[in-house]
Formats: sequence, C-alpha cells, structure tokens
Amino acid sequence: MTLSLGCVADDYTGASDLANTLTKAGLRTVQTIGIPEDDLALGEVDAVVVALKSRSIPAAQAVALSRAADAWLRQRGAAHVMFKICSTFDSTDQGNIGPVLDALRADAGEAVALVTPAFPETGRSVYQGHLFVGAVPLHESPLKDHPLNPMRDANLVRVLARQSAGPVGLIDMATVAKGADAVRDRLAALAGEGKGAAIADAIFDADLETLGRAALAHRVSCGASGLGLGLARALARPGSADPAADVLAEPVGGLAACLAGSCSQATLEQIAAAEALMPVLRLDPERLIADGAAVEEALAWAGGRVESGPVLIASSASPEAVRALQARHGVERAGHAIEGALAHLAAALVARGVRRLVVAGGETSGAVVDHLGLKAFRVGPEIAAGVPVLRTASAEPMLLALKSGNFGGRDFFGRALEMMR
Ligand SMILES: Nc1ncnc2c1ncn2[C@@H]1O[C@H](COP(=O)(O)OP(=O)(O)OP(=O)(O)O)[C@@H](O)[C@H]1O
Ligand SMILES: O=C(O)[C@@H](O)C(=O)CO
Repeated sequence: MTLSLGCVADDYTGASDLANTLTKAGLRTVQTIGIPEDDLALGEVDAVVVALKSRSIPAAQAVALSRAADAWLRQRGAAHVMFKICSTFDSTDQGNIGPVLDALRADAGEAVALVTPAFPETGRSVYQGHLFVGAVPLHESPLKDHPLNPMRDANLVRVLARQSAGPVGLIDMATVAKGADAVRDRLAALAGEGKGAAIADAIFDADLETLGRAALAHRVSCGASGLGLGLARALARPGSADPAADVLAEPVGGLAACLAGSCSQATLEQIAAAEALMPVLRLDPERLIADGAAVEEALAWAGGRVESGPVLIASSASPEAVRALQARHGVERAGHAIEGALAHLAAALVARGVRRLVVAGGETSGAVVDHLGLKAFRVGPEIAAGVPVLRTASAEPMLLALKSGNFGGRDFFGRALEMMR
C-alpha cells in the first residue's frame, strides 16, 4: 500500500513518541528499527517511522543513514517525509540536524524546509525562534546539563545556522496566526532570499495544524511530535477506527523489568517513585565501565526477584556525578560502556523470560533494542505523553515501552507496567 507519510527519526524513543502521536491522530503506524529490508510486509498502514540511532553519531554517518531511510520511504510511495528530531533540539554545532536536513532537502529537490520542535503537550513551544521548555528558555532548562549534547542556546535560528550549509530564516507567530497560505508564502519568500531552512513559531496545537497543512505542500519537513500531529491531522481520514485498539487485545504474559540509563531530572524522579513499587538496583557506573563483573552481579541480584515481580535496574545519576564520571572516562566512552552494559542486561533478562520491558533513555533504548535484534513494532495505546506501548510482530511477542528521558510523570514505571499485561 502507498504510504501517506514517511518519517525518519534520529532515535528510538523519539520514533515511538512520533508513532504514538500519529496513531492517536488516526494514522495506522508501524515503527521500524533501522532501515527495513526491501521486502518488509507492512500490511495496511498509513505511516512508517524509521527509527535510526543517529542523533549522536558523526554527521556524515547520520546523513548516509537518513538518506537511505528516506529512499526506502519514497520507494513505498511517501510523498512527504518528516525528519523527527528531539523537541529540545538535541544537537551540537557539528550536527546532526543541519547536515541531515540539508541532505534530505537536496534529495527532495526542495529549496527550503520548515522546521519546528514545538510539542505543546510536553511543554515545548517556540516563539520568535526561541525554544521554551515549560516556562523557561532551553538554555535554562535541565537540558543545559544533558550528558551528550548540553543545550546552551535557545535561539534556534542561530543554533540551526551554526550546523547548516546555508542561512536559516524565521516564520514568526504573526505569520502562523494568518494560516497555512501565509506560511507557504513566507516559505517561498525565504527560499527566494536563499534560506535553506525556516524555524517556525508554534505554541498551541492549532499552530501545528497550520504548519502541518503548509508543510505538506513540500516534500520534506523537520520537527518533533507536534509537527507530526499537524501533518497527521491534515492527512487522517475522519471517523477512521482507533489504530491502537488491538495491540493489547491479547496479553503477552511473561516476566517484567525496567531499565534506566537516562539521567534526566524526570527519570531520576521516576526511579525514586518506583522504589515504593518494586525492587530497585542502582548500578555503580564506575564499575560498569571498568568491569564486566558488575553486569553479572546485577543479573544475580535480579535472578530470584524478577520471578516474583517486576524489577528496575538503573545506572542513572545526578548531573554532578555524570560530569565527574565523564571527566574521568570521556563522554563517549562512558556513555557507550553504560549503554552496552544495560543492553547486555536486557538480553540476559529476556533469556530468563522477561517479555515486558520498559527502557528509559533514547540512547539506552537504542542500545537495548539493537542488542535484542528487534526489527519492527505495532504502536499501541499511550502510557504517558510521547510514550506508547509497543508490540513486536514476532511469534513470541514482547511488549516494550521506550521512554524519552524527559517524558512521563513521577508514576511512569508503575503506570507502564499496569498497562503492559
Ligand atoms: N551514571 C552515568 N554517568 C554518565 N553517563 C551515564 C550514566 N548513566 C547513563 N549514562 C549515559 O548517559 C546517556 C543518557 O542518554 P539517553 O539518551 O539514554 O537518555 P536521555 O538523554 O535522558 O534520553 P533522551 O535522549 O530520550 O532524551 C547514555 O549514553 C547513558 O549510557
Ligand atoms: O521529541 C522529544 O522530546 C522526544 O521524542 C525525544 O526525541 C527525546 O529524546
């Protein structure tokens, strides 16, 4: 079947966030892990979100992967492809948002692309090109302490220009308020001025509906789930059946576990709250890096406990502890070693019968899902804004929840496990 919408996401939790939004808006959506085989049977779907792990890799690799994903989606008939980035615009001056968008835009033969990370449901809004996280500008939010890409500038026109080949313009709120035609005219004017990308202001879902309608006149756009919502509302057929309804119809059973590698403030609070619900093991990150025995000890700890109920294992630590560890081992080395350890733990837990798995953190989820060799998910109901239940299509199905670091309320882990039966 011909896709109404193709999406290339730069991490796995971001992909499920977008898949959740598209599903809620009425599009039948599949999330794939990596670029699918040519013969992947899709069934009746409207949208495919190809999840890459390209947010924090060298820009040239991110470009190559994203172009290949885009080519796969175009082959399946997608006339519009959205590049899904983080709603907090996670990136560095080297990329990867600018280089990937430049490449996708060139492949699509477009002069300019609309960009907005606004996602009102999770408090992300853009005004005069400045990104706000709740009530504070990006550089005053907890994202200033992100372990891999600390965000220290809220002016996205400036941020994107630093990582793009060409200049970047602004579609301001006054234009957005005038409607989709005004936005399309502004995009054309910016293209005439030689701008390759335009940051669009958006505060409410209605703004994103306007931007979604305007973006569909082009072959490529870039944003977070808010833009996904705008595109999906423009594309969905009114009155179509709830696409998430049958994902939880058959319980999968099996054991349940949670793994956390995210060090975001939200995840730290969720782990603290989970202590009241299940046994929690806090890993020593120094030992995880130094020594494979730490993983074996964690497995021994989980052994008997997971047979009688869910457990949570976390490497997560405070910003100060993260900085100290990174100073001793380097940002990448520390990050990869911990991701690898959690992925290894996930595989060992699955080998012991875990079939319901909650993972916190985008990079962490990427490492876990890759290590488990999972290829595609159907998208089920929402646990918290931006986090759906996912179901593998395999003969012995698993349920997963891949949580972006900043998402979910304090009760997230308990809530997820309650839904994942
Ligand atoms: N105690 C720790 N010290 C230093 N780094 C850590 C520690 N625990 C985890 N990490 C690393 O921090 C990074 C966290 O990134 P991850 O993407 O998983 O979470 P996040 O950034 O909060 O989530 P998202 O990308 O969805 O917003 C990973 O590379 C992880 O391995
Ligand atoms: O857009 C978001 O905030 C999330 O989907 C995400 O990508 C966080 O890593």
